[in-house]
Amino acid sequence: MRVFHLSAECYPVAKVGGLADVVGALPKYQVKAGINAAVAMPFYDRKFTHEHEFDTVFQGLTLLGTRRLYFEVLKERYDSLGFELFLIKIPGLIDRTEVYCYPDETEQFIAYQIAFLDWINWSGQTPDIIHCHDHHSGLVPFLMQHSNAYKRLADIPPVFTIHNGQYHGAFSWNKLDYLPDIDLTKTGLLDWNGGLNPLAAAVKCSAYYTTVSPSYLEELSYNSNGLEYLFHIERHKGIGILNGIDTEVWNPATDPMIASRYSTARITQGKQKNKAALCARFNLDTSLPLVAFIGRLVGEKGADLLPEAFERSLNEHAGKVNFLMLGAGDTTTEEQLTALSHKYAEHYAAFVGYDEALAHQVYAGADFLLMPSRVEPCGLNQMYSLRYGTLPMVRSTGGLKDTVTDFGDEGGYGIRFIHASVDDICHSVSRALVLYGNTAQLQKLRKTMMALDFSWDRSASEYINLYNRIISAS
Ligand SMILES: Nc1ncnc2c1ncn2[C@@H]1O[C@H](COP(=O)(O)OP(=O)(O)O[C@H]2O[C@H](CO)[C@@H](O)[C@H](O)[C@H]2O)[C@@H](O)[C@H]1O
Repeated sequence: MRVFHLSAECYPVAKVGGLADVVGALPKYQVKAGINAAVAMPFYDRKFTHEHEFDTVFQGLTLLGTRRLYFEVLKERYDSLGFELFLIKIPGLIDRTEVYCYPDETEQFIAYQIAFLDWINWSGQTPDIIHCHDHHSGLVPFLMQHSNAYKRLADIPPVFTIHNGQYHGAFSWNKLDYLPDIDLTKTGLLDWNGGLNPLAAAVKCSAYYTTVSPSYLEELSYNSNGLEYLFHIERHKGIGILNGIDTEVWNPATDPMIASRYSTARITQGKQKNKAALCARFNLDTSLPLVAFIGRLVGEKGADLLPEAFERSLNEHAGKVNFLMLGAGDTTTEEQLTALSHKYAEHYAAFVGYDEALAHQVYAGADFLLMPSRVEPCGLNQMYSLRYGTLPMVRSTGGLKDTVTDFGDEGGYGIRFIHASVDDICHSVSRALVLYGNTAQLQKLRKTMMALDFSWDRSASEYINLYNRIISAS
């Protein structure tokens, strides 16, 4: 079975967040399961592209409205990621360093999708499934079915996975002419709330859509940034498949990015050594419990709650707790979190920016990982933290609810709280500190956490079952 994954991100080629982790791992596990899975993503001018060799497998000319675009499809020569990787390069439009946030982002992602379809169409390929991830490839199902330019591809079933329903990629109808030769009687499929909405279009045009956890599937009907009614009426097409984690990349026993490697057998010494290295770097006292946060500093992650919650906890438990923050995003939150590090230098540190290796070191060295998310479609951080024996403190929502149980409940291993609020965060910090004082219980919980299995094997086969179901129905 030939499957193409379309995504704006893929680890380690280009990563902004969890989308990259999933698209870097799922195809690899699918290949291991006997599926001929490949990734086709935009080209970025990044370390990965400089350090790897590529062959040009296709060159074409296409149109974006009246603008003529030359494009190339590059294939990574040695399939070093464990699957075939194709990069769509459009000089002057898709060949830049950043993944998001350019003023012509709409043009970039539409051109990426058109160039991909042109390539598949003109090169005579007929994949069995085209698996689109988030709105950046959300127009592909519509274009395959309702553009005269891609009639040959009309029977290829699309699968659409929602990693984040808050972002839709919506744009104005005056850009409709970017879409090549479409059936104008079908434009209702593109519409939502007066705009052209790629996320909505993908949901409408796919036989099935998936969400990255079962709980998030339910939540979209009441929290999806304006698409609630759509998800309500299309609920019967939705399937929740919990993400896995790449247990080769995220393995404390082999992780080359951490100070000391460890398995369950030497968890106490292993974590202690990693904590010592981390605390030394940030001038924190190793003997105190270390609560960390890693993530994008946005409202979805509850990041705006952190400055007050950290400050209140630092005062409430003066000299008894350390906090470490790794993240970037909203500038006000960044400034507030940086200001705290001057005021509470002995017990709090912030690294504003993105640092993959440091993230690994924090999962390994912290005692607790805080995730006060308002919205969390799945969340990978809590699964990484469990794998590294670091107790997750999570708001009970979306995938966090599906993966973390409270240690106060029978067989539980994390800390859960109900509200994305400063009060609930501070209360769970207090609970964490009491638990930290009970060394035997913490040790037991760490062993339980590290023994949990969140690997991709199970989820990858759920996707394959879905592909088979779609193919046999089509
Ligand atoms: N400053 C920083 N430095 C280094 N590493 C950093 C970092 N900030 C974040 N990261 C890393 O980025 C990833 C974040 O993944 P998440 O799944 O938690 O969130 P994200 O919201 O990006 O993904 C969306 O898609 C994924 C995948 O489906 C869903 O799990 C999730 O709920 C959804 O919001 C982790 O690998 C984390 O370590």
